[in-house]
Amino acid sequence: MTIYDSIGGETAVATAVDNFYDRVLDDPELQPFFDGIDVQRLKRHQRAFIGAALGGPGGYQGRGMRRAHEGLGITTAHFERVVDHLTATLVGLGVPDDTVKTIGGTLEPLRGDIAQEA
Ligand code: HEM
Repeated sequence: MTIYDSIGGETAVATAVDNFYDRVLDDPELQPFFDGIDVQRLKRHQRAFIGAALGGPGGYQGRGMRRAHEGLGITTAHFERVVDHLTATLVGLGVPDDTVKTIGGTLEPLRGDIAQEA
């Protein structure tokens, strides 16, 4: 069984992405990055990306992580905050700790593509 199936498939991923953006947009350190961004569109991409990363069907057709984030001025501290919000979201939804750790491990290698060192 994939992680995607074990956490509850499409419905669980959609709920997680909604909760995750609520947290990110409530965080004063992160909110400015999303000024003027179409959050509905971003959620759609994020559902596809997270779904594919967890072994779900469909695949992700968006830009690569480096292309999508370059020039935004994201530091490793911002990256950590975003991953922390995602972790808190998954824990809050009752995803088991070892699964949360596995998901965190899947995202960690993206750090170098998403964050630019200050
Ligand atoms: C695990 C970390 C992250 C993942 C998996 C992720 C994933 C994504 C995805 C899939 C997109 C859509 C790409 C597209 O439209 O083709 C996106 C866009 C975006 N992300 Fe991230 N992201 C992460 C971290 C961050 C961080 C740390 C920030 C800022 C603090 C951020 C800010 C943004 C913004 C502003 C966009 C929209 C860019 C635009 O439409 O021009 N992301 N991200």
